[in-house]
Amino acid sequence: MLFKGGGLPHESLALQEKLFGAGPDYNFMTRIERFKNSLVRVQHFIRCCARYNLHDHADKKWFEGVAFPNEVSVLGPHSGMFIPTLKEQGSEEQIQKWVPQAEKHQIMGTYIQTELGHGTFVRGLETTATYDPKTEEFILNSPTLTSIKWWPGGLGRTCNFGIVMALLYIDGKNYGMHPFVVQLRSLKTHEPLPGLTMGDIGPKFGFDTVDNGYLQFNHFGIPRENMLMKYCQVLKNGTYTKQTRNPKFSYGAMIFVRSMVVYEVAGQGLAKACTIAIRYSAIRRQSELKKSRPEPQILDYQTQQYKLFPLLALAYAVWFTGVRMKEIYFMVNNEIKQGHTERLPELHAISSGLKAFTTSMASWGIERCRLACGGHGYSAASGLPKIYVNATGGCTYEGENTVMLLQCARFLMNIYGGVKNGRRPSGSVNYLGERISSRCTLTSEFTLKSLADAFKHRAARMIKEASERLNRLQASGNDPEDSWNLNSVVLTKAAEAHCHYYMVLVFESVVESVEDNCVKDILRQLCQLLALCGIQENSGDFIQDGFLNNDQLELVKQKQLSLLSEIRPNAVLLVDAFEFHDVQLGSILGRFDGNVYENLFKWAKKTPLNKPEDLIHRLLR
Ligand SMILES: CC/C=C\C/C=C\C/C=C\C/C=C\C/C=C\C/C=C\C=C\C(=O)SCCNC(=O)CCNC(=O)[C@H](O)C(C)(C)COP(=O)(O)OP(=O)(O)OC[C@H]1O[C@@H](n2cnc3c(N)ncnc32)[C@H](O)[C@@H]1OP(=O)(O)O
Ligand SMILES: Cc1cc2nc3c(=O)[nH]c(=O)nc-3n(C[C@H](O)[C@H](O)[C@H](O)COP(=O)(O)OP(=O)(O)OC[C@H]3O[C@@H](n4cnc5c(N)ncnc54)[C@H](O)[C@@H]3O)c2cc1C
Repeated sequence: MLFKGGGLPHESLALQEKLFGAGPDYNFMTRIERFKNSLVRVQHFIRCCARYNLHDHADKKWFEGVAFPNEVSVLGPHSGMFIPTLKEQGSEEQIQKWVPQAEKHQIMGTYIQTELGHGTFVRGLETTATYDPKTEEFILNSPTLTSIKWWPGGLGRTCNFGIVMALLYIDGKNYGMHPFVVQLRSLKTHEPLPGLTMGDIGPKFGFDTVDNGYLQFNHFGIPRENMLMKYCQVLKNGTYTKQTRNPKFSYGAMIFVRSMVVYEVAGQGLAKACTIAIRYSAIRRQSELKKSRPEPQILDYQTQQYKLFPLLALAYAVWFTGVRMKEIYFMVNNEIKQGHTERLPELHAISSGLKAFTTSMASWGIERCRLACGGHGYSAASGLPKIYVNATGGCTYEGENTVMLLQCARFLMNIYGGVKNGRRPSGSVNYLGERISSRCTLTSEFTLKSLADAFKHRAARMIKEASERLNRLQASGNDPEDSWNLNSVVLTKAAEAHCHYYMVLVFESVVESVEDNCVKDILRQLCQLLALCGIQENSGDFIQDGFLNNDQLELVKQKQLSLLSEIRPNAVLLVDAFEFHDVQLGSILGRFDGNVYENLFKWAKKTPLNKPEDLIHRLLR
C-alpha cells in the first residue's frame, strides 16, 4: 500500500484480460512480430479504456503497466506528448477540435522534433514553416538532408497526426521554433499524404514495439489554424502576435515527460530489476559457506548483499523521488497556468537534473542486477535484458543526460551567483543560502538528518567550486562559452551532487512521515544504506575539504556492512512490497512462486530454435 495507492483495481482489471498476460513469448518473436503484437494489444487497450471508462491518466497508466510490460507502445508518445502539447499550447478552439478526437484515439499523434542532424540543439533544427498569406497556409519544408525528422515514436507506420516543431518564417523573418499540428496520413487509406516521405528508421537497441520514424517535407501546406496558438498567433495577413510569455513555454512537453520519466522509467525499471535479482538470489543456492552443510542461498553471501541491497535502497529512493517530481510538476504547472511563471526555471532544472541522475543510476543498477544473477541473468528468460534496453533509452530521449545535467548546472550557477549578490534562494536550492557547517556531524548513530546534511555540504561545496572555477576561467581571459566548456565536467558533477542531495532528502522525508514504527525502522535502514553507499562511493567529495575525517569514513564502512545483515531478513519482503505481478515482471527468475528451474526448462523447450526447421537441419546434417 506504500506504493500502489489507488492503482490496484485497475491492475486487476487489466490482469483479467487474457490478451495481455498470455500469447506468444516476447523473447521468441522477431521485431516485426513484436511490433504487430504490440499493435494488437494497443487496440485491445483502447477497447478496454472504453469498456471500463478509463479516462484519468493515472488509471490508464496502471492498466498500461499490465498491457505493455517493460516496453513503450505507440500510445506513449500519443498520450504522453501529443495530447499534452495540444492541451498546453493550443487555443481553446484548437483544444476543442483535436483533443476529443485524440482522446478517443480517432486520431493518433506523436511529437516530431528531432532531426537527422540535430536533437539536443533545438535552436539548430532546420525544418521550416513559411507562412503564405495568399493561401493562408504554412508551407512545411525539409530544406536539407540533415533536416529530415528522425526518431519520433509511432511516426514510422502508426500515427496519422503529429506535432511538428519547425522554424516559423513570415515575410523572410525567422520567428524561432513553433509547434504545428500536421495530418500525416489519410484517415481513409492510412497512406502518407502527398508531399511527405515517411517510414521507420530501422531496428534499435530496444523499443522494438515502437515504430520510431523519419519524415521529409516537400513544400507541404497546412492551414494557418494548425499552428498551436495559445501563446503566439499568426493572423490571416501574416501579422505575428504574442502574449508576454517565456519563449521556453514551447518546450513544455519535454519538461512534462522528463518529470514523469523519473518515476515511470527509472523508478519502475530499477524496482523491477531488484525484484527479479533479489527473489532469484533467495532461490539460487551455490557453493559452500560451511563444509558439509547445504549450499546457502546466494543472498546470504555478503558480497551478493553488497551488490543488491544498495540497489534496493536506490530503487526505493528513486521511486519516492519520482513521486515527488510528479507532484512538483503538477504544482508548478498549475501556477504557470495562473500566470505565475517564477518557478519555471527551477522546474526545468530539477526535472532535467533528476531525469538525468535517476535514469543513469537506474540503467547502471539494472545491469548490476543482471550480473548478480550469474548465467541465468544473461538469458532473456530473466526479463532483465528487456527491462534494461527500454530503461536505458531514458538516458537519451527527452534530452541526453549530460546535456540535461548541464541545464541543471546552469540554473545552479545562476542561483549561486544571485546568492553572492544578496538574493535569497528558495525551493530545492534554498540550502545555497544557508550557512553550512564545515565539519561533519556524523556519529555512529547515523541519524538521517546528519546523513542528509553531509550530502547538503557536498552539493553546496561542489556548486561553489564550480562557480568559482568558472569565474577564474573567465578572469584568465577565456570567453564565457569557452569557460563553460572547460568547466563542464565539474559542472555536471555539481549538478549530480545537487540531485543526489535532493534524493536523500526526499527519502528522509518519506521515512519521517511513516507512522508504523516497524515500517519506519526498515525504511530508515534502507535510507541509511543509500546515503552511506553514496558517501563511500564518492568519498573523495566528502573528505576533500576535510569535512569528513578518516575515522568517520571507517564508521561509514562498518555501518554499511552491518546494515546488510540487518536488511537481509526483510529483503524479499521489501521487493514484494513493490507488488509487481509476474506479468509485469516478465521474468522466470523473478517469479513470485519461486519455481524457477522447472519453468526455465519448459521455456527453453519452447524456443523456436528447437522447432523442426528445414534449412538448419540441412546445414547441420
Ligand atoms: C511518452 C510518454 C509516455 C507515456 C505517457 C505519460 C506520461 C509520460 C510518462 C512517462 C514517460 C515514459 C516513457 C517515455 C517513452 C518514450 C519516449 C518517447 C518520446 C521521446 C521523445 C523525445 O525525445 S522528444 C525530443 C526531446 N528533445 C530534447 O529533449 C532536446 C533537448 N534539448 C533542449 O531541451 C534544449 O535545446 C536545451 C535545453 C539543451 C538548450 O536549449 P536552448 O534553447 O539552446 O537554451 P539555452 O540557450 O541553453 O538556454 C536558454 C535559457 O532557457 C532555459 N531553458 C532551456 N530549456 C528550458 C525549458 N524546457 N524550460 C524552461 N527553461 C528552459 C535555460 O536554462 C536558459 O536559462 P537561463 O536563465 O540560464 O538563460
Ligand atoms: C528511444 C528513443 C525515442 C525517441 N523518441 C523521440 C520522439 O518521440 N520525438 C523526437 O522528436 N525525438 C525522439 N528521440 C530523439 C531524442 O530526443 C534525441 O536523440 C535526444 O534528445 C538526444 O539528441 P541527439 O540524438 O541529437 O544527441 P547528441 O546531441 O548528438 O548527443 C551525442 C553526444 O554529444 C553530447 N553533447 C551534445 N550537445 C552537447 C552539449 N551542449 N554539451 C555537452 N555535450 C553535448 C551528448 O552529451 C552526447 O554524449 C528519441 C530517441 C530515442 C533514443
